[in-house]
Amino acid sequence: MTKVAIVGVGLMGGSLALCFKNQADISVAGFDIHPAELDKAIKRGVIDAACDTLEEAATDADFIFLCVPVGLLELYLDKLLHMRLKPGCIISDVGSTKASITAYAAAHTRPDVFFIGGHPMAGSERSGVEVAASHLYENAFYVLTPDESTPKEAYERLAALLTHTKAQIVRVDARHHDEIVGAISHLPHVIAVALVNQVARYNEQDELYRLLAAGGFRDITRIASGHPDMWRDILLNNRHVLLRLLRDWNEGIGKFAELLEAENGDGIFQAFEQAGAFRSQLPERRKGVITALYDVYVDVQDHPGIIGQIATLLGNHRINLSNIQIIESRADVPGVLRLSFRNESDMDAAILLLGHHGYEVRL
Ligand SMILES: NC(=O)C1=CN([C@@H]2O[C@H](COP(=O)(O)OP(=O)(O)OC[C@H]3O[C@@H](n4cnc5c(N)ncnc54)[C@H](O)[C@@H]3O)[C@@H](O)[C@H]2O)C=CC1
Ligand SMILES: O=C(O)C(=O)Cc1ccc(O)cc1
Repeated sequence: MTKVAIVGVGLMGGSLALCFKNQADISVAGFDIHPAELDKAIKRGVIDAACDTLEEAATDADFIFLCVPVGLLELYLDKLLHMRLKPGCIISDVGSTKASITAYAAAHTRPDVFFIGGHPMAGSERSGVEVAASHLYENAFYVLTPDESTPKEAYERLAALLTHTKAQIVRVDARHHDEIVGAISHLPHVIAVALVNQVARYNEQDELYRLLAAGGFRDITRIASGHPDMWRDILLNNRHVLLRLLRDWNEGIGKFAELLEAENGDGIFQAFEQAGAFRSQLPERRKGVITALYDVYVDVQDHPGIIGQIATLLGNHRINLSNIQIIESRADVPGVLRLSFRNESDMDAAILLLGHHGYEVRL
């Protein structure tokens, strides 16, 4: 029996646990500072055993996953390295930054235990074990950051266990990871927060800002709703990379202001053309570090009860809806419903089902 310990049974830890728990030869023990989270995890069948102490979860584990906020990773790694652990035990983590924890582990080695950093590049702005899902990592990239001292055997053992997540394992140098993820995840979160707060300031004088910011503005700023504790830790941890990225950002925005001041239409045109060309080369796979929205639009005549009908139809076919919203509904305009799903397979199943029932569904 392979024993897995999950430290921090929230969204990420709970989702990992769900990937392992249904395997007959794996048992999953959880430890969390909040007993209520462990209770929920047991009730939802996310873990096999809830442990009162870190020792109880970790001592006989073959694999230990640290799934706590980034600011606590070193503390927990340190505790583990001073504990009796099973010889050959592999410790990994799911933190969003990799350079500091990997360097810390390299400086505090122990011959019988191996640390290999990890970052499953999939998630959500939501947190907690109640939103954990076994499919969270499916088709996502899962970065591992071994270094030259990591035995090949240990890396392969961890990669083999992680096949249960159905993610695509990618090996990346830890510092290189932080540079890239800084640009494609951390910087966008900072920009989204700054943008929302800017609009919120205007809205203090004029409520129309909030009203008209429905739809697309809401979508492109979804990530501004990330958990403040988690993001404080990530941004502080990767601050050197982010400060450099923000200097580049300021330069780029400054150039845009210059184009506007000079009424340089060609320059603005070129900026859009350049961005469009690069964007069209981005991979179309839907699971990247920022979760894609799986939204479809359904044209409906404006009549009461339509939301209930569609929700019931999907529910009866066990298709999970994450949100349903009327976008436009007036006597003279046909209604448009936006249906949001948490994954591609639910979205595809809904398109088929609704099409079959005569609804016009658009992506
Ligand atoms: N949320 C996301 O989309 C992603 C998060 N990550 C990383 O995963 C880690 C966990 O994030 P989530 O699962 O989203 O957060 P979460 O808030 O859902 O889960 C964190 C869990 O850690 C527990 N915890 C907090 N302090 C603790 C302590 N002192 N000792 C033991 N347990 C403690 C909490 O009770 C909670 O159950 C973070 O390091 C984050 O950077 C990585 C990829 C995606
Ligand atoms: O909500 C989203 O789309 C995210 O960006 C979630 C997320 C948060 C942290 C990560 O390290 C990876 C993914």
